[in-house]
Amino acid sequence: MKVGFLGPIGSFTYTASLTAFPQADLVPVESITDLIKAYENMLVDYAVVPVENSIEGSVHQTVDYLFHQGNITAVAELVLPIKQQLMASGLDKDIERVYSHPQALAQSKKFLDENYPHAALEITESTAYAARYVAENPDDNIAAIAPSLSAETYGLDIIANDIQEIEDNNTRFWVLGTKVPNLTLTSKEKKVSIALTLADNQPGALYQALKIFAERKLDLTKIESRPLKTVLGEYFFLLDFLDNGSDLSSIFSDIEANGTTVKLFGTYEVYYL
Ligand SMILES: O=C(O)C(=O)C[C@]1(C(=O)O)C=C[C@@H](O)C=C1
Repeated sequence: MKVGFLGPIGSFTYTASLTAFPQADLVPVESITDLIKAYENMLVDYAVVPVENSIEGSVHQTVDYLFHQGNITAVAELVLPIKQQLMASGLDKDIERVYSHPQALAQSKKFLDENYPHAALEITESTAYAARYVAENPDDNIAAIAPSLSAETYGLDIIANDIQEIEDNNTRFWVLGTKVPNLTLTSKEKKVSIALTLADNQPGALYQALKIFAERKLDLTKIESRPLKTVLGEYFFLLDFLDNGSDLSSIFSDIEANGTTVKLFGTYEVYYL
């Protein structure tokens, strides 16, 4: 079985994938978009993609792609604790540039502002990619923000530990697939994720949709708006709720009765790693 992850080895997505699929053939892919495309093109059986971080919010590349392209379903959710480390080739570097994934740079912004206010921030497709790049250029005054596994993998020294803004930092990953995977992990809860697109300019449309969740006593765990990318001021809404066994098609037809469109991302067990 092939499981695609945001590579290279040492990224947070790698750890999430390895923990959930210890026996699988793990396939590194260079960007989140290419990873989802690899899944769509059936180059892998599952793809593990980051969807949301507790400090920085949704991973836009993932949620926007899943909303705008095709019908790709999440069949499991993995929640991984995230600890960011600052690393370089040697401990005595005068750091001029810091490389990482935008989510990791944002999670560590407070530390960087306080300790490296003049360092330029450089974006990479993943934290592990940043670590590998820093290791490949040992003479440059550069550092990476990445997991400790990346420091081990690429032979870098950790300059500062746990630099994320808030100690309790977690990222949700979705396992994209067609079949529910048989994981040897214990699930804590079951959730449903959907996107709503409201009828144009209809006063109370969002209220009408949300009312259905209140009436049916469905526990919403997330609501967020994202631009539809059509014109300024048009949005879709991402909603997650706990699956309490209610019939989803009857919930969705109630919502759609008011002209709102429902897109189902998936119904999935949530595993805390
Ligand atoms: O760059 C990585 O290591 C990833 O796995 C990506 C990613 C993300 O996209 O949010 C995953 C977890 C962390 O929040 C930071 C980066």
